[in-house]
Amino acid sequence: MTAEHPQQETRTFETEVQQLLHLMVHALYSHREIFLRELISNASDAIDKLRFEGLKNEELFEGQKEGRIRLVPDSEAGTLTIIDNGIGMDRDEVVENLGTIAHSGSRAFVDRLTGDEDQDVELIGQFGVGFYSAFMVADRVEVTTRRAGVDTSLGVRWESDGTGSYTVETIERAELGTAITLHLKDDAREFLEEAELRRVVKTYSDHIPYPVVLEGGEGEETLNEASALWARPRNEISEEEYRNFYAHVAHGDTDPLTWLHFHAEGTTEYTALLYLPSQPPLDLWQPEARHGVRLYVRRVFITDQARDLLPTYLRFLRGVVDAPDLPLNVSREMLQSDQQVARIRKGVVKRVLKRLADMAENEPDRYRKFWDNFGAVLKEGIPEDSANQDELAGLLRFHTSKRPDEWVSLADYKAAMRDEQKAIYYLTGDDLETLKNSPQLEVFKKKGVEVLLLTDPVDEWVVMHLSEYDGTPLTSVAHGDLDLGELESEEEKQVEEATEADYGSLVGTLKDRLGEAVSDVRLSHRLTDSPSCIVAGENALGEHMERLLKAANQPVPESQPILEVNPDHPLVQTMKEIHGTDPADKRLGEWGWLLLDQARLAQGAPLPDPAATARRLSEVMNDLAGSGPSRIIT
Ligand SMILES: Nc1ncnc2c1ncn2[C@@H]1O[C@H](COP(=O)(O)OP(=O)(O)OP(=O)(O)O)[C@@H](O)[C@H]1O
Repeated sequence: MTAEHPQQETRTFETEVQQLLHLMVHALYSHREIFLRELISNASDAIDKLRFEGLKNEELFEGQKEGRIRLVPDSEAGTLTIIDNGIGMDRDEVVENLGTIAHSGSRAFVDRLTGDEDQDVELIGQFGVGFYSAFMVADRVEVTTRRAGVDTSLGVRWESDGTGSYTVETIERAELGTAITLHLKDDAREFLEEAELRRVVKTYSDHIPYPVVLEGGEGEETLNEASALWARPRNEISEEEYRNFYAHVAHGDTDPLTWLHFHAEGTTEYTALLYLPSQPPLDLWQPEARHGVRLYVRRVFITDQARDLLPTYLRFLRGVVDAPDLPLNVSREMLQSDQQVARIRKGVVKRVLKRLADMAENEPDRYRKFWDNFGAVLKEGIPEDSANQDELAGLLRFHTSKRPDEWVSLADYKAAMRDEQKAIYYLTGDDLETLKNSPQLEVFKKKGVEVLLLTDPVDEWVVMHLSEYDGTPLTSVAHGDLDLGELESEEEKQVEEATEADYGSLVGTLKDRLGEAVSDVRLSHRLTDSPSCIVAGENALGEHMERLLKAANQPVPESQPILEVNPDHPLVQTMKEIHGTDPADKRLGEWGWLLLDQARLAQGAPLPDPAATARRLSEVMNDLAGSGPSRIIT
């Protein structure tokens, strides 16, 4: 006992834990039994950790090498105790783990809470929130624990009724590991019954690699299969067993979308059981997201932080890789540079991509579900993993101008291309609605050419790295001088040249008036209905990409857009007439600015000087109202 750690102290739960506990107490009856899955899962993880630490320091086992989880119901006391001989916790760990929400996953869970009890309770069922689920069935929970290897005088006792606070004290404890005693609520006494415990363990924890032993009236009984599921032959594993194992590795109740279970031999031997989730994990977009694939060496858990085992664009996978050839004492740091890990990664990536390709071809509905949830993550593979670019490109799906509600593959796009079309056209932006109505699409609509509409931020990086697909270049419709090649007839080209000459001096004047705000002004070949649009230079990043970089606090090179004006639009034609009469007419400059600003607005870009735009607009309206010098626009 130290001054820092008084013998017994009462502490309050972190606010988020209180929210969570409140929900637990009100959780739906049908979900309650998952508390046992969660506590057994924690016990199993604790034994995994001790086995790993014990590899380097045998003494930690304190003579009990076999992992074991015991269930002790006591009908008289109305308690159920779950006991493990795992790593245990010291006092600081107890406070950290059982008083706060330490994990990004659980924190993201709390962030998702809506305040609507029914919906929130659904979330618990889907995601599982660990230790605190004990309060679904217990009105008081006691934890006694001792970290393996520390003195028996440094055991810890924690207790709470799950309302606002808990007590923690240092105690003498002979056994290592953790015992969790649940004082069951009156309406949860079925969890004292052996038959019920047998059923729940069989349903949810059969695959746990350590025996779950019931200590009941008739002595001891092992309730589960207690073998590592992934190490068994595929044809001996039932679908239900696969699904239940998923609940263990993914900490949740939902079914997986599908799974792959395979054994690889050759230079590197390994077994992998990998699941594709049917729902995105809550922390999918958090940089510190928990890694979902656990690495084992000959069934000994090594780490769930082997970030080099899988590329980040497959971070949604859940499951296990068991690599018997890795040294058992491999340190987590060593994994980074290990050649075998690199080979396993390569093999796993190939298999997963192949599986996705098969799914896309043979089970399009399932693939669509996958893409809805994880497409934006998988796309990160294009910039990240050039070695697998072709396979990844085949898996991409996009909305398009002709099929905005569908997911279209690049192969489908190519199959629907017009004969004269020599490029895959795309447009990037913030959202589908803005893109669908973008002026840049006008000429493509007129000519019946489909354009990919890219709305995920990562798409900018995808098109930067994917310059072609199956021999056809990808071309932005908002960059450079649009060359429609054979999509344009000779006649159209001649008309364009004539117009070019006709409008040359107006364009020159506009360029002059807009000065530094634009890098160029030119006549547009992409517009049919709108008077103007902005485009980026051939090699410039583009307005959307610049905005994304700025939002991410990245340095952005200075670049000005090119303003394109539509010679077929009455407004531009009127401007040419005014210019013919008096090239110094003030209105030309003012309207030039408005053409530029409305082009920005049409693509969802911010206005650099909104007050100036507003002033120009009122002037134009004022003119229209008849109080000004002219009423040219009618
Ligand atoms: N039986 C146990 N032995 C040792 N440590 C435990 C035990 N049970 C829980 N813990 C510790 O408490 C932490 C919090 O447990 P909790 O079940 O709330 O979350 P988790 O298991 O880490 O995450 P999740 O349940 O979301 O997967 C665990 O990470 C672990 O460090």
